[in-house]
Amino acid sequence: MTLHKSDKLRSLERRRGSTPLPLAHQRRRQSAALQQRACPPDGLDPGRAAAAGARGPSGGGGGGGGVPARSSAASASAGEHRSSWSSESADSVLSGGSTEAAGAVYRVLLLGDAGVGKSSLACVLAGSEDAMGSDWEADLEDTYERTVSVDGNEATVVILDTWDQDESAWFREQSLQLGDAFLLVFSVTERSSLDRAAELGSLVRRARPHPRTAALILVGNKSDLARSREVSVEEGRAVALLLDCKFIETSVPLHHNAEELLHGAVRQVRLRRSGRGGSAGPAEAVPGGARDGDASGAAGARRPSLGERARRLLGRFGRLSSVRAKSKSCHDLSVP
Ligand SMILES: Nc1nc2c(ncn2[C@@H]2O[C@H](COP(=O)(O)OP(=O)(O)OP(=O)(O)O)[C@@H](O)[C@H]2O)c(=O)[nH]1
Repeated sequence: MTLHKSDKLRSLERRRGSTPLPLAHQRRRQSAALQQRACPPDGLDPGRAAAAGARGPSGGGGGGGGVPARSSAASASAGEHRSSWSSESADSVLSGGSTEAAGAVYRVLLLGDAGVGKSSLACVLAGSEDAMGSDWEADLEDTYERTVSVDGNEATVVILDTWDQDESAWFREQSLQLGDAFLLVFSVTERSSLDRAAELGSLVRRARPHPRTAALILVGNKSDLARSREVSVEEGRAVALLLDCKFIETSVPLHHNAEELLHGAVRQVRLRRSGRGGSAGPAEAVPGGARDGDASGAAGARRPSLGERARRLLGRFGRLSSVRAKSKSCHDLSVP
């Protein structure tokens, strides 16, 4: 059976390369692409349609992107669809040895509060030398593609800066199904943005309950602004610990850790596709339950945000070596 790929994926086939290539200027176009994938061709199982989309240009790799058919009624089963085809893909990856097919596609979605530097970071991750230069805003796009070599294997990374809190719930839900890796970006100069990143992390965990299907990396941006810093490295680590995810600090003007982040995201997705990463179950993934840290969560008494809990954790256990040792591994984006 011939699978109908979305316009966007067809576009990716034509436009592979190592320079940042704009794929979409308007969110509406993306929304249309998402819609198309949400309505697979007649007779095609939605999970398979998503898997087909996820295999992308090379037909290899899989395991990651693709959007299972989704409506409010379908959303309950979407997680099952996703984990079933994801593990299938992971098997096929394993059957080829420890490496994926050349050019496997990795969709990396940036999430975070307004103004934390998502667009600037996306631009740098896409390979721009001049993010924040005199004319950098004119070059900003919301989707980039870049081909990089990570540990000797080629990876096609699609960087999506499409998150918009004001978009419809449907669009946001689709976006959360789209990513293979999620960068939870906050600004180290704004404490509230850490809380927001933690909330978004919880949102991803709820949308993608099995940690094997989505890699999360907490990103403390603007690390160059030392004098305005409100969030310490330790606080970032503690939140990452609670979210069971990786943590890294970046600076756009200094290009600090940009390549490490991009390569780390690929490695984290590869670990999941090979069945070695994200081993924690859904309940483990967000300590205390998936609703923790979600401001829109349970009615009734307000639960402390993950940021607040991280600060308490630091206060109580900051000096304990086990916590320190665990939080140290948050920094290593090449291990599970
Ligand atoms: N000093 C410093 N400034 C940064 C850094 N990253 C981004 N900025 C600046 O922060 C401001 C906001 O950056 P954006 O990239 O527009 O942030 P955003 O998260 O995409 O914002 P929204 O589009 O509103 O969601 C801009 O003025 C950037 O120049 C950084 O690492 N260091």
